Amino acid sequence: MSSLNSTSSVHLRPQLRHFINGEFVASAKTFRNISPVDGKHIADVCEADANNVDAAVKAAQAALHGPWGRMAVSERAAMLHKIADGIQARFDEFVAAEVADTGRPVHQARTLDVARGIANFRTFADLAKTANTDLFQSESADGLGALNYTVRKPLGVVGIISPWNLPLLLFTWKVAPALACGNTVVAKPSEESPSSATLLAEVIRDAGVPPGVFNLIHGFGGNSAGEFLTRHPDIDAITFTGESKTGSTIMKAVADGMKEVSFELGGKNAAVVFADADFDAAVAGVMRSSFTNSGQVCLCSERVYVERSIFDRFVAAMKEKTQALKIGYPAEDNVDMGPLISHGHRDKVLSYYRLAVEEGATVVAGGGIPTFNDERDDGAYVQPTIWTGLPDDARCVTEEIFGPVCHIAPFDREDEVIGRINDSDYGLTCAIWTSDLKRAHRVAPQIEAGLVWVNTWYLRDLRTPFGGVKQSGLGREGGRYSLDFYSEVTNICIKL
Ligand SMILES: NC(=O)c1ccc[n+]([C@@H]2O[C@H](COP(=O)([O-])OP(=O)(O)OC[C@H]3O[C@@H](n4cnc5c(N)ncnc54)[C@H](O)[C@@H]3O)[C@@H](O)[C@H]2O)c1
Ligand SMILES: O=C/C=C/C=C(\O)C(=O)O
Repeated sequence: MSSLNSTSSVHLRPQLRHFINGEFVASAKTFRNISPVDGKHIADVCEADANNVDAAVKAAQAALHGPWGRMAVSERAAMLHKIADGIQARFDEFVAAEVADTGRPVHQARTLDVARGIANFRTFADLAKTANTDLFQSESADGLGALNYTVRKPLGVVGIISPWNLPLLLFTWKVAPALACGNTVVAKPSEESPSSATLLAEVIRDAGVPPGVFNLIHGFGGNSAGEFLTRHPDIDAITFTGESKTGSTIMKAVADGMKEVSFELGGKNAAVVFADADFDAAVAGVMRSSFTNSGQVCLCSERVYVERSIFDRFVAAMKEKTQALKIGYPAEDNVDMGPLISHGHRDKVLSYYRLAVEEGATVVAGGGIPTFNDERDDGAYVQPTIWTGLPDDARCVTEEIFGPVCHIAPFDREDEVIGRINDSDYGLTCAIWTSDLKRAHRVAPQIEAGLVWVNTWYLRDLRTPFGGVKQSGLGREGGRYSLDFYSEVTNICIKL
């Protein structure tokens, strides 16, 4: 088979180990890492037990009181830039790691996943250097006044738990600011995507970050590495990205210890297309927001509302483009979509494909599994799918599916569609397509979501707040919001 068509052409490590106190550590229990492209076994991954997690937390605690804890911000920032340099220097290896675990198109791994891994470290290195604190000149009863100022300090040992859908991007979205603020970390990537985090541990070690500052543990959630981490008494905070129900479980796990949490959770995001929108731009935008990364992005729009006068035309245009999407190997030229992350996740998505028909959907495009007549038939591929005709309260219109699928519904009035968009347990993002500037500024603030895009989707400025409302998250990260979460502040009042 040509290297174009297989991930096996990339040299992959036979065993992925934990990284604890500056050393790679194996554990007796391992699990298999399976390629979603062809179902082949690509590596064995060590599964951390409670002792591994305890060793990692202890190493992180000790490192707080070593050279790292005494390091000036500028020195810490320089170290984060060295990590970014290290990822840059091994760019192709990181691309191969992401592609091996997820089967995503190589061009996406290059332009999004690994590029953002570098950007995350550089952004927070620079932000930490310019982080401001507060100073107030205060009045006092004796008229002599007082000064009130705040100092920022690290939270301490931060537990980081990340998902599989954008492995390096989301892992470093947490690791970078946590380190920039002087914390030490114990980080667990998803069991579905262990490779790039393991490579990052090598880069962090080689950048000269002191042992114990960054610790990596592999494993699952409940009754495995994830739960051992959230329940560890010496963890000072947990930052988590994943499903809303997992967030709720983690919240219970940390409640007794009153740990600080930052949650970036699920979504059932909407796109709304008004008749006055740039039609071609809206179609292209909704294609991106529906099918990027095989729909496995928390920001994807699984609900699409289109003004009635252009509804039939819009559906027809989406159908044509969806049926033209190229589904294939990661390294194929112009490939648009790869597989889902796993056979298990594919079973979940296919269960919704069946449910939609039971709920009365019209299947406009897709609805099944593509046939390749080669090894990819052993992978986790599904067809990109479009539905119409479901009621707003259908499970396929209210529950997060996290696959390459959207339901398109017509609407008649602005106030009507705002109400329908907000009638959701989630509130992560929304994309509004309109050429009417006043409408954009009128509608956007009424949307119950953390992020609203107008005439674009997933355009990111890393200084902005990122997070969701309702079941989509707790808190915000990004820019100074990350500095605020990953620091403690003490207010000091000096009597003049
Ligand atoms: N809001 C965001 O920014 C954002 C970004 C990406 C993904 N997501 C969401 O993540 C989900 C997909 O990712 P996933 O399937 O990996 O989510 P998941 O919740 O199944 O797992 C996420 C991580 O949590 C760990 N975990 C699971 N149960 C745990 C427990 N009881 N204790 C500690 N750790 C536990 C997993 O091992 C994994 O590392 C989707 O719902 C998606 O919307 C949200
Ligand atoms: O799947 C969810 C994507 C999250 C994206 C980010 O957190 C980001 O772009 O910083």
